[in-house]
Amino acid sequence: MNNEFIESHIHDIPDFPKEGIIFKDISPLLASAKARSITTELLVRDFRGQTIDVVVGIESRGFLFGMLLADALNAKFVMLRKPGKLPGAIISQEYELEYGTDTLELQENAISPGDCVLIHDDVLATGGTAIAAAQIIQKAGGKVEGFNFVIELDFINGREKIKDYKIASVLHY
Ligand SMILES: O=P(O)(O)OC[C@H]1O[C@H](OP(=O)(O)OP(=O)(O)O)[C@H](O)[C@@H]1O
Ligand SMILES: Nc1ncnc2[nH]cnc12
Repeated sequence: MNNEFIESHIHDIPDFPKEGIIFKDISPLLASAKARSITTELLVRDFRGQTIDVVVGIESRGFLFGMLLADALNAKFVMLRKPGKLPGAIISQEYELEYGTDTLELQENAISPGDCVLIHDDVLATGGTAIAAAQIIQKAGGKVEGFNFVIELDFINGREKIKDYKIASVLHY
């Protein structure tokens, strides 16, 4: 019931940003207060009761529910950003995307050694972004407690890359 409601707020956009990619557009989900609130509750559900010191959100769509999750779990929120956006000393990690390559960066002092970290993003596709995120958090001394996603593209099997971690996705395609 809830899943159908959320699903109706995600639109398929064919051939974006490249031919052959069916882009899952979460804009309608963001626009609806009710859909945001249900989605946040479903994301929180699997990690409630676990120690989560920090929610890490991946630029840019991982920031959106990432902040709501951090609020709901009473945790710190930290950004993983694309290159050149964060000031000061940074740690970086290159990765491959479903449609290209990119780099993630983290501020050196953003994670304290031993912090229990939940990594959040809107979509799990190839898993390249997710595994890079885990690597960068570990470089900083954080303990990755798991991942959650609004959408998991099962047919790409990105979860294989992060199979050693707890993974919770609201919707599967
Ligand atoms: O599992 P993967 O194959 O690595 O793909 C998933 C990533 O791709 C998208 O980000 P994108 O780089 O398009 O950035 P955006 O959030 O700024 O649109 C999505 O938001 C995830 O971060
Ligand atoms: N098909 C897709 N839709 C939305 N975001 C994505 N990120 C990677 N693949 C994606």
